[in-house]
Amino acid sequence: MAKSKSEETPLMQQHKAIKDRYPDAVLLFRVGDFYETFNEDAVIASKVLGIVLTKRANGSASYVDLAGFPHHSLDTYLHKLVKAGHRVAVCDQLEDPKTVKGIVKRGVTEMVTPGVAVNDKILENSSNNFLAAVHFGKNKTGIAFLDISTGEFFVAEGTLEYVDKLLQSFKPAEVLYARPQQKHFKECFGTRFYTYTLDEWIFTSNYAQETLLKQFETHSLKGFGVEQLQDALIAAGATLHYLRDTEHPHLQHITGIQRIDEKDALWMDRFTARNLELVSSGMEQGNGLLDVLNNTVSPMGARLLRRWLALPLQDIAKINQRLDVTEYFIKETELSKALHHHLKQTGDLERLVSKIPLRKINPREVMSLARALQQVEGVKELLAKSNNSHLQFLSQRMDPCPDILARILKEVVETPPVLVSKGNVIQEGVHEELDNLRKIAHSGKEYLLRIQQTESDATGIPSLKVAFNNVFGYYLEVTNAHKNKVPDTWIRKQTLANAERYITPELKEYEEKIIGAEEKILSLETLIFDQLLAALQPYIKPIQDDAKLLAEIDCLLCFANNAVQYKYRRPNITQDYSLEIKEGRHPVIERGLPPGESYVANDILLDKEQQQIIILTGPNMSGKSALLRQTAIITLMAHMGSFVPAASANIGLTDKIFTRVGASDNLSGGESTFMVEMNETASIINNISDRSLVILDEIGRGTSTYDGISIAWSIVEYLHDMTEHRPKTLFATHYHELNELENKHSRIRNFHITNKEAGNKVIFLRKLAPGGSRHSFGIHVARMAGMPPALINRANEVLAQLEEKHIEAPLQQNVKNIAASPSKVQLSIFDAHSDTFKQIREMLDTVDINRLTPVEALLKLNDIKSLL
Ligand SMILES: Nc1ncnc2c1ncn2[C@@H]1O[C@H](COP(=O)(O)OP(=O)(O)OP(=O)(O)O)[C@@H](O)[C@H]1O
Repeated sequence: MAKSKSEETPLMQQHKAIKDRYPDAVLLFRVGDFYETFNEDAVIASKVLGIVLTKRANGSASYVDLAGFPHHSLDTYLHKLVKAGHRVAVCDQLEDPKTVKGIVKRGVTEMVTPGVAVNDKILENSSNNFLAAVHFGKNKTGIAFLDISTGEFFVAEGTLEYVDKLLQSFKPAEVLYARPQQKHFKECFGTRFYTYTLDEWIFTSNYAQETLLKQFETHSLKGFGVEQLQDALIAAGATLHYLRDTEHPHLQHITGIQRIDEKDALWMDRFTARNLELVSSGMEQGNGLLDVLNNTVSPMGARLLRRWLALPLQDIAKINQRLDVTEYFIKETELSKALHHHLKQTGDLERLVSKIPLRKINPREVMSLARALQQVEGVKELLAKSNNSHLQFLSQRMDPCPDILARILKEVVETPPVLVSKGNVIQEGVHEELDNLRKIAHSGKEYLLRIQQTESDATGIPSLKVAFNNVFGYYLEVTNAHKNKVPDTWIRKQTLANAERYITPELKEYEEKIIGAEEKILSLETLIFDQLLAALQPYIKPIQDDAKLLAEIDCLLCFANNAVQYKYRRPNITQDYSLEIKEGRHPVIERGLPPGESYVANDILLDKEQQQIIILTGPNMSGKSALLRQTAIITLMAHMGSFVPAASANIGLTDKIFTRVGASDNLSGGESTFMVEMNETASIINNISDRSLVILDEIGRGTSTYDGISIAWSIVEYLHDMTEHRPKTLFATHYHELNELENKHSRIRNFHITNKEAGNKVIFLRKLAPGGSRHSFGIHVARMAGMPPALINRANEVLAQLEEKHIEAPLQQNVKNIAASPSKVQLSIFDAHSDTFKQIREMLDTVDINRLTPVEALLKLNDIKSLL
């Protein structure tokens, strides 16, 4: 039966009123020193956090479920709830319970959701934690990405496909959209993201404009170059609205908004990013291209590198600028070492600075910020002395903010505690009153020791001790052996088993002075620290800019180090349409090879005139996919401005890389794998240009052989015969029939990957050579995988027959023949269809075990053995 409100305790009534405002969040309700959860929240909390679920009386008639944890464990438990996909509302006591009669006022001070997190335990150093919003406009779709922990804010708009690709690249932790679009959103982007819906009115142009202008304190958005992006701005407005809605009013670190332009970046759709394994995920942690390339030393650098990988450049000048700096760093080893040394000590400057307006920065972090600014100073000086124009330009833009740096170093002690409330944060000589109070507190303590000594001398109690407790403050403790020596003027406060505790008027007088001084010291330290934080506010933007510049230098140093360590070479990006790689390697496979094994490098040439399409055949496991992928990866790395794993590379500017892998592991959406494969391939055909690189790996294998060959055949012909464009294409296949295409089309060339047969074995040579290959050696791979010998032998038999008759009869006829001709292979008795098995079974069926004597059983066993 529902309980009437009046029957509930006042505390539970207050809880209910607040919970009603945050129905979809787990409410952490501060009660004294604990955060409590009630009812369904308690069930969730106990399950996710592994804390005990109990019951608590609620008024006269009933009980509520309850689970709680000490308030100082908030950080630990909060991030577990959020990581488990819950939204969490933190409800605090807004008044000091000591000063209030009755129930204390409470309110939600912060909502933490997967996309709105500033807690270091929730965030990952090397990746952003983006909140995204999507707005479906009339002609375009707008998208915004905002990371509250770094202050970065990006917007873009375009086709659904483009937005989908951006979602894949930025991997937001949470995506917002308008409530009525629920079905549409799922149709477009599936169920891959943690989503939250907002009211439709929030996604309107006027509201967005107003919200953004208020945030940036400007009259227009022209300065950011985004004013034309109507749909994107609506999405941006929604993200800011959401931050305010989740109790994040202090957003001074969100100082600007940046546009992502489709034509500025080399386009890779989400299938390509996945097929090339750019970023590892789930089970394959550590195996992505990013893992191999990422040798940055600062978290900002790691995050920027991730973005460089997701959005490679399209501007040759900008690419060359990165390559020039990398080359310069390789040459100037001393400079690189010195820069590295500074960068390692910067910590996460970008995230530290974002904590200033959010008021989450603690004294120790302020000190880290100062140390980072000292590094900025060092880096700026080093770069100024370099003779690389871009580095000098970066140096000019760096601002070590000397004034605020000096102030921090002057005011904050060298190793402050994490909490201001612990005291000893502010240095001596900063505030006169603070210094005086400290003297009183200090001398007071000395005075207490002196009291201890004089009273001990006066009374002759050698073991006399001055101590403190929270109940009656400072006291003198006398062991029972000496209690008869206690003077009458002392007031007894407590009797213990073997001692007694007393206070004296003199002790109390000093106690008041000391405690008064300590309280004042704490409030003064807090005040001075708050003033310091306020003084830091105007430096948010310059420090953010410093962090960005450090990130860029970190990435370029990382490129230089990779180049030296892994023997990468500078690519030459040209305006041509050709792609010529000499001795290319796959950077990820290469690094994973066991010691002593080396990667077999290969040359690749693709161009518009002679060799537009390569049909690549070769045995299973020979390295076709590796060659395809390394070609795409080298092209991509070159467009990031990185050196590449090759002896040399001339790379024509590439606008899009498409990779499709036949019958790849199934994706969401309920489509058959073949349907997915065809959809993916169709999107390539419709988006291609002369500058595109197309990688097709066993397209067509997801259906019957004939269908597969026909589709693969027609795709290749189509790519060859397109009148407007000639995309560079690599097509790996097991359909040797496709080798025929070379004879019919002028720009198609057959290549194969070589191997050597030695007796029963196949040795992979992994070298690319002209011409097609006839065998796939799939059966050899099956043997390597541990298939039973009987199965392998039968497969060899079938293959031999098929190959023998392949030319004269159609495949279907051949298969019929095979079915008709009995296998010569000896089948195992455990094969349920074998004759031996049947015979043994019949024998056993007639046996009645209950009547069988041991000797008869042995004879039967002998019969069975003789059958084998
Ligand atoms: N050039 C190379 N040098 C050294 N090892 C290589 C090379 N190429 C490929 N490999 C190794 O061989 C394995 C198989 O390569 P890959 O998957 O590219 O073969 P494949 O020909 O595409 O096979 P399948 O046809 O069965 O898909 C790789 O995982 C890698 O470990």
